[in-house]
Amino acid sequence: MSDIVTFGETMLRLSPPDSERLEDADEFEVRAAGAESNVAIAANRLGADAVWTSKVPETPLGRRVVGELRSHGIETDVVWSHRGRQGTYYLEQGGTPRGNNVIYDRENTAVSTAAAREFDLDPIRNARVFFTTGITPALSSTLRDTTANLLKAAQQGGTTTAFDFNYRNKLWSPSEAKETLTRLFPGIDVLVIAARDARTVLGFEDDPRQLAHRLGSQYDFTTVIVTRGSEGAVGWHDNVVHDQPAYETDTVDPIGTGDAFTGAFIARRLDGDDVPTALEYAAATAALKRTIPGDVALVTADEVETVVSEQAEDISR
Ligand SMILES: O=C(O)C(=O)C[C@H](O)[C@H](O)COP(=O)(O)O
Repeated sequence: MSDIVTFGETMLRLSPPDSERLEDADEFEVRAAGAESNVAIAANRLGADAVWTSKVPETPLGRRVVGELRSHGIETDVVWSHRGRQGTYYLEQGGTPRGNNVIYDRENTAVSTAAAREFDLDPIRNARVFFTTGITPALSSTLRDTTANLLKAAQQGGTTTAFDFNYRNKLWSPSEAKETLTRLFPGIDVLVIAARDARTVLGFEDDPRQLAHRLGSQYDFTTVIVTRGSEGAVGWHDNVVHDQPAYETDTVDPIGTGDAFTGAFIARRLDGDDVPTALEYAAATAALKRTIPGDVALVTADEVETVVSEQAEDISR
């Protein structure tokens, strides 16, 4: 039995070094990147046994993704496919005021055809937590059904279900997302949602504390985490709202911050932390992630501990 099983698409992320422009770069860094594998890796770094599940093309690019994820210490449980493409995304990191631009190339991918019947559902039924995100059902109508069916299988097995709302406006409209994702809500125990997404997609204008409380009581979640970027997060659990500020960080690469936060939060809850303590470790892991290039939070539990206990110094010797 694993601590956490995640399901979703992992892409190859292609980004020019430094802040070069995509239209001009003659080199790209290549890294495996996807919300659900990012969460699995962050959780694993904090001590959880993590498995990433997906459908992957039986091609050099598909093998590259799986090999890279395994090299980070998580287990992969994939259906290999002879049809469909490996998704990619291009990332130009421009800084202020240019911003970070993501261009997806994820049409006709192998994962977009993944049906629940292709997977052995026992690992999900037997896991302690099953995790996926709002990106997965945005990818195809098949994946809309699959997401619902996997959440149902988890629930039937008594597995806690955790879900990051993760609205991506380059994949679907707010109204499509609202219709699909709110229909999944009854199958979710722990919801993570950015305050920005709650506003854009659900139309909730409440302040984050009220928002967490309203979502928690309206939809019957056990835990709701509302993330607020540089302003930290709030967590609602047992009818109490907890505030968690963000830790100071020098940002080298912001992509994957939310996933680092969520993976760490889940791992610490599995380890027995109460919600405020798990939020502290989540915020510390998110801060560390921002100092690391790539999507993945290659942190150690000791580093996270040091940030939480505010002993981090510029040079460790
Ligand atoms: O956009 C997608 O479809 C992806 O999966 C790519 C990204 O790797 C994660 O979404 C990062 O998400 P944050 O942790 O919120 O920065």
